[in-house]
Amino acid sequence: MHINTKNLKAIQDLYPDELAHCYGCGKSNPDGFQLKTYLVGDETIAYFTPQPKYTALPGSVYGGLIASILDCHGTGSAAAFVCKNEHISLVDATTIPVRCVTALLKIDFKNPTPMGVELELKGKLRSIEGRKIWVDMTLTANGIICATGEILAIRLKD
Ligand SMILES: CCCCCCCC/C=C\CCCCCCCC(=O)SCCNC(=O)CCNC(=O)[C@H](O)C(C)(C)COP(=O)(O)OP(=O)(O)OC[C@H]1O[C@@H](n2cnc3c(N)ncnc32)[C@H](O)[C@@H]1OP(=O)(O)O
Repeated sequence: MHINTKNLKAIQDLYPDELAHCYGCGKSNPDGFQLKTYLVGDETIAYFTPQPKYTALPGSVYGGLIASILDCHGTGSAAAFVCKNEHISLVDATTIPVRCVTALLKIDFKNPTPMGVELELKGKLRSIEGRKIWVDMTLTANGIICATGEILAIRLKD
């Protein structure tokens, strides 16, 4: 079920302008995917509908695109989970004080991902160990898990 994100603030929209050009999720990159991750309770969620040009075999989504959106969902989730862990409220925030980049990304392609439907990405915190944040992810289409992902995001030092 698609949750209503209208009144929620996306993590990526809280990246400062000078760091908002990421191809996958930067709000200031008009040619990018502009993926948006929301923290909802203990998990993160994002929705994305790929354009047909990101086809692998006819009718299915290219795996590189799947990796791209899980990459950005993972780093956004990691930043959100660190804030939650440190009781940093994002409700009225205009920027997020935590920066995370990907050190490791693993994708398991479980089923072909159908083209033409909205994909649902979810993230759950596995652990925070110092600057290392592990997040487990799923990518679901039509109620079927098509890919799972795990990411190790590293919190950058100031
Ligand atoms: C890319 C630069 C961006 C700069 C500005 C970013 C601002 C962010 C703001 C807003 C985000 C918007 C952007 C969203 C991003 C979307 C996602 C991407 O596509 S990110 C691009 C792809 N990723 C990279 O290009 C990382 C390249 N790698 C690095 O820069 C470094 O290797 C880095 C920062 C990841 C770690 O370097 P260390 O010097 O800070 O820290 P060490 O000590 O090496 O690692 C920390 C701990 O992590 C473990 N570790 C590191 N890499 C590991 C790995 N591959 N597997 C397992 N463990 C690993 C290490 O063993 C260490 O563990 P122990 O503390 O000793 O327990």
